[in-house]
Amino acid sequence: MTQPVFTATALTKTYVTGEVEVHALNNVDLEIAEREVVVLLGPSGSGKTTLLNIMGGLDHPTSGRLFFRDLELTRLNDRDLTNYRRRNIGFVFQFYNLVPSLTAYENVALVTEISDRPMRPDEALSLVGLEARMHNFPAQLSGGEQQRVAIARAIAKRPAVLLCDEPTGALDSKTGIRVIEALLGINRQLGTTTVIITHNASIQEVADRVLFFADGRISRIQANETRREAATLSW
Ligand SMILES: Nc1ncnc2c1ncn2[C@@H]1O[C@H](COP(=O)(O)OP(=O)(O)OP(=O)(O)O)[C@@H](O)[C@H]1O
Repeated sequence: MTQPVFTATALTKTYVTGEVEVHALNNVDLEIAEREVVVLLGPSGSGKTTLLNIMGGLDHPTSGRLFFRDLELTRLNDRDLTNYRRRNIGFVFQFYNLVPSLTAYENVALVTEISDRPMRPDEALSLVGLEARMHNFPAQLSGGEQQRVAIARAIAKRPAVLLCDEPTGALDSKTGIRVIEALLGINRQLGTTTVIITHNASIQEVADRVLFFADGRISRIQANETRREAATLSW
């Protein structure tokens, strides 16, 4: 078996506010394989975003260990964690955070200008099916198209991992499905390991594995024998 992309052991994050302790993550053990598509499902407050943020180097756990390949993230200082994140991680959030005064092409170019071996902005936009719209401004694009620009921006630096927090949360079913199709297409073509947080249980069928969260723990892991094509989903 190849080395996992992420290996977490007893990963714990505790928030203390006054006298109240919240165990956002409680002793989580987990491996995520190269090229895997993993969906995180679970009620609000169950720890999904906390795990995603720690994997993305945006936050530190309280205890436990986390490796990215053979790099131990839990030993890195903030500067090294920032370098790790810049080099290896693409983020997609619910809200697209595009710069309104820049075209789709220019929004993606912002990232490619500061990366080591980026793809061209038009290449990244064609991977999400938006080559014909690259000179449009965000306001001229639908919500789903704006999210696909955000995905193109996230993958243009060829990250090993794409971390997506509610990427379809603001979208209707049809445009949400196009966004999931774009994520799966990138996983197929570039081999990008992809982690998707969602509240939408229909999306679990496109994953290799589904991690169910409850109270800061992974309560169940479901391995899907086959990944369903995004185009056949509906919700
Ligand atoms: N900065 C913080 N300070 C205190 N508590 C926090 C902080 N961030 C998160 N929490 C708490 O940690 C727990 C886990 O939160 P997290 O955001 O990881 O859940 P989630 O599963 O992603 O929820 P959602 O689906 O609503 O985004 C929650 O109880 C939350 O209130």
